Amino acid sequence: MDGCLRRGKGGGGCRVCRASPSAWKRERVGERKERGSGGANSACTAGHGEAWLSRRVSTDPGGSGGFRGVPGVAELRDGNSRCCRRDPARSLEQGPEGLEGPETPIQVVLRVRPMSAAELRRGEQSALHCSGTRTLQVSPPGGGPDVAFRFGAVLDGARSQEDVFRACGVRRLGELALRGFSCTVFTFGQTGSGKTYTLTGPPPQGEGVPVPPNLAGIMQRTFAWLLDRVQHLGAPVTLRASYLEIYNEQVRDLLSLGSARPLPVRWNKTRGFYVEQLRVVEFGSLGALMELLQMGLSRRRSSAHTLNQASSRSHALLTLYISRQTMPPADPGEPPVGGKLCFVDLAGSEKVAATGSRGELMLEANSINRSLLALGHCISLLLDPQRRQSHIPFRDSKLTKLLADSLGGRGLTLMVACVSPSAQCLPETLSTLRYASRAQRVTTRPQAPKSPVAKQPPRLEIEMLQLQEENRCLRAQLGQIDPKASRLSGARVAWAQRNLYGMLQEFMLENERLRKEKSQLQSSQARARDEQRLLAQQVHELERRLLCACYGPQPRPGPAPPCPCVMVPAAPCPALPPLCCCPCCHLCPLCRAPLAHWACPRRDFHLPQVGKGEARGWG
Ligand SMILES: Nc1ncnc2c1ncn2[C@@H]1O[C@H](COP(=O)(O)OP(=O)(O)OP(=O)(O)O)[C@@H](O)[C@H]1O
Repeated sequence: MDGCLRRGKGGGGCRVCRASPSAWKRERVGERKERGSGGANSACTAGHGEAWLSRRVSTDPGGSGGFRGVPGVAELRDGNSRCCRRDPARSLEQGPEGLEGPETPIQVVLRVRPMSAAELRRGEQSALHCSGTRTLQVSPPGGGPDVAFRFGAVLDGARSQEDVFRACGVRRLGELALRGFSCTVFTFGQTGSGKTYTLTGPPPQGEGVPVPPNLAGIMQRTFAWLLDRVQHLGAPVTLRASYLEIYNEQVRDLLSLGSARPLPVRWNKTRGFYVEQLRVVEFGSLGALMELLQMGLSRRRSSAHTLNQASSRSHALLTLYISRQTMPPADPGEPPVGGKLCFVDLAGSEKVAATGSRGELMLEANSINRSLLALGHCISLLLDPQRRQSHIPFRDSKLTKLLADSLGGRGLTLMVACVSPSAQCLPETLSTLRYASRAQRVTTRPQAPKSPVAKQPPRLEIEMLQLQEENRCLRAQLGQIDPKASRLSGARVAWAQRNLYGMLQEFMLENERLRKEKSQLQSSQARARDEQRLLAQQVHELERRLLCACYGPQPRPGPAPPCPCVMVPAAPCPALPPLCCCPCCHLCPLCRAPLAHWACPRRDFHLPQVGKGEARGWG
């Protein structure tokens, strides 16, 4: 149960989650029953933000509230806020189609690194005390009241990398990514506070020297878990990765084959913000993915300054794209489920005076601070329900553009805030803690991509199947005529398979074109047949007239010449024009045999007469 001090004035609901006072009351009664003690502060049950406490008051008696699993440090409970009425992970059990995108807060884990050797040498004191597993107490060095902050988990300097990995619940995020969700893990904090250490372990001790397994960070541990999980899924999964950095407000590809040049960030309706021409590499093994990580880490900009010998000078984003074919596929043409798992190592905020940065280092620091300010501004605005509906200035920096979906969109986000325990760093530490407190009140609406097939009305589905079948036949016919055309359409199909909507559109266009072509062919064929028929009639008529003119009725002296009516091939009766009614037209001009057997429309009627009459003497 969290202590929320964000009650609206005049006894209204919680300003963040709008829980009513009666809801608080009910919860507090439940809380008291559960804990067997008087609750601390008025609680809205949502865990909203820091609590300012007197030295005597602690809000977290047991320290086991939101965790389970590891003794002392347990895994982050999914959807531990009342803002999230439906746990997305639970909803996922029903399949991604059932999701409506419940409001889910950004999860925040706080990690306090141990005192560094330099801090200890300088005799600096710690100003931070972990109270239980979710509360951090800050004791200002000059006295004054303690300040307490509550987060999803608080991990002190004694916690191992494995403890951090478990407490962050990254495996859960991995599961969600496998089911099509877009998940982000990002580290945040002052320079030298341990962000890179938390994500990727300590810097390598030399070229090609791997990080010892016990010091491997969240990223390596997630990679190992994911590759193992994928092997046991029993469904085909395609894994790809991209790795970029934002250095001095320019996006650079850390996996580019040549030298990294600035890449543009674009926006479209379906993808939101994305980096154009970013190299996305397919990988099939843990080794291959680790190589990609090492490649990116070695190319990322870092420099030494007073507070950190290997300070990252850029924000780095490594994204894993997971395409999983559901088994069995609901539809033969069903596209794979596409989830994302993104790791963001933000550059640390720094006071130039404290780090002693000059020249290029100072320019870098200014750029880093500006983008972090833009990020903080967006987070603050996202907390305001009215502003949230209207305009959030994500376009203010490349960082906010690329984190837009993780912060205010359809993704699930985990923030690991890192701080130094030293009292010398207290102003920056307090700023990080407030920043993180605000962030955990930001909510997103996680949503897995829905299969386009399932969303279509059945009539359209049937139509699409019919079109597919028709198209297949037409393409086969066309392929027989023009092999070039069939190759072309093969390439088109490869493109279309990536997207069902695209495919449908493609099919319809091609179908329309083929149908037009077919009907054009049919009508020109019909025209040719008509012409042919007309010509045949004319020829026949001319022949008949010619015969009449040449061989008018004559007496038969001697043996008769071969009769033309025998030599002229008989045309099919219905094709001939009606005979004229003059008597010569009914008889062969030479032998006077009736012409009905080859020219009369009522041929059958006349045939018996032909057989019986003069026709006998033709030969
Ligand atoms: N939990 C830890 N245990 C031991 N050493 C740590 C821990 N966290 C950080 N360090 C050490 O502290 C130093 C600074 O850490 P790191 O480089 O990760 O800080 P950072 O926040 O990423 O800084 P920057 O923003 O400047 O890149 C490193 O030498 C690192 O090995």
